[in-house]
Amino acid sequence: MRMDAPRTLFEKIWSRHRVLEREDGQTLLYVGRHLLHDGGATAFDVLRRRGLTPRAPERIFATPDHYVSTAGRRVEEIEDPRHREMVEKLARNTAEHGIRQFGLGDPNQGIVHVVGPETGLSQPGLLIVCGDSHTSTHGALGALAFGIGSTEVAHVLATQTLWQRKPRSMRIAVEGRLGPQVTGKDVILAIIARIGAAGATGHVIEYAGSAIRGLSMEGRLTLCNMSIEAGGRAGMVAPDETTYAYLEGRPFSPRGADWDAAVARWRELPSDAGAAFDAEVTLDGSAIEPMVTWGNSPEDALPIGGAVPDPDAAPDAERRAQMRRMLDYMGLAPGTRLTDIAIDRSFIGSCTNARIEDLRAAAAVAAGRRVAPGVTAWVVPGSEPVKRQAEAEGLHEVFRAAGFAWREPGCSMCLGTNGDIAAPGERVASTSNRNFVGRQGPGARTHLLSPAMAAAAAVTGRFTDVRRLLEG
Ligand SMILES: CC(C)[C@H](C(=O)O)[C@@H](O)C(=O)O
Ligand code: SF4
Repeated sequence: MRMDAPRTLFEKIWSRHRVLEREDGQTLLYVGRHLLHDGGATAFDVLRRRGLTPRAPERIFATPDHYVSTAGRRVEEIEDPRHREMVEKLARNTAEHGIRQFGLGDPNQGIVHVVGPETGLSQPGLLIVCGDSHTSTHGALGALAFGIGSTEVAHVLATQTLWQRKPRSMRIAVEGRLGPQVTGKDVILAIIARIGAAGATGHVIEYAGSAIRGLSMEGRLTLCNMSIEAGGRAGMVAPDETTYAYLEGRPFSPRGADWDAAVARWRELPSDAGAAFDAEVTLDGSAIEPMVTWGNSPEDALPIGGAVPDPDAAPDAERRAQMRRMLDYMGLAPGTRLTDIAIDRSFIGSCTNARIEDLRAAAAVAAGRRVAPGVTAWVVPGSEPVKRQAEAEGLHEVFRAAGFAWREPGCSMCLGTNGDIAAPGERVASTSNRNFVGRQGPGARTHLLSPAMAAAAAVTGRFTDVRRLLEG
């Protein structure tokens, strides 16, 4: 008797949500959860113009994050009227259509990719979309989650479905034990440095291997968050005991008998033994070190012991020219050791690294130390629950005593759409996910790294190996 062909986690979720296929190869998918933020509220105007209303408001959840002030919680505290309008527009449209919004001041407000997992809205086996590239984050819970464009947001609002071409699959295995102070952030930077910023283009990545299974849920969320920075359509980790322990008891998690039934279903999701992937990559986890980026793409990452590379040593003329442009923008000379580069600002925040474990790691470094003279250091919790938890543990006092500013939840300096930006030429040690030209303000120079490394940079005034700092 023929057994069913082994299937990947991705294929199982994809086929469960498939409604029909078109002759050109596109598939219509049913969307389980649609998340909205304040950057995407214009999609409601499209519906209104066409006389449509949201098809399944109970499957849509919203929170303002990109345009909120991190100085206060009242909408009046948003100084720029254009920013305020974005936040108010999301509130108006969600209220009008009966969509649940975790608005400003709501105990669950925060960055959409922090809110989904921590409220239990993001669950294994779901198809989750949001008009935001970092929707890949939610795949850490064993969901298929990806970003969609603004036209697609309107389509999903109106129909709760989405046309998609089926992506290819890629398995990235990280085996072995991670060293001390090596986090999910270092793992994903090492992966992107290895495969390149376009290395996973057209693929859904499944992260696997013993180092990944050993990561906490926070670490997995960081990892999946940056899948898009490797070109991936989505990133996922198979659900396991870590996933169930994280989800149990969260506000939107199933309860009682429903919980048991859900876990039983979720246990069927992991890729079957022998399931085939279109591409496979393996990394040695024990060789990964704390990483820092030096250029304008997340692939330009090196272990903290490294030095700024020399464009002359690059393999081709195009890369040489690109590296020269990046070093010019970043104000760096080839051969400079990363630990000799001084910083102006440290930003601990964003949907990549502003969860409770991230803040604990940064606070452990900040404790009993002082932010270096001339450095401005910020901690921006990813959500209201993260902020409450951190305050209950006294982390805000640790940060404040060390000279860090303790701000209100939002995207903040990750992208600066709310006005939180660095000045031209300022060098920022940032726990966010993109180091593009102008990302944190015109002329601002972004270096990506983990929360512990960002705190180490803040207190020493330069990039520092956090392992040495904590030993010394
Ligand atoms: C504003 C939004 C659409 C954008 C994204 O898609 O990711 C932003 O969140 C970002 O991180 O650049
Ligand atoms: S924190 Fe940054 S990456 Fe995440 S959604 Fe906001 S702007 Fe995008």
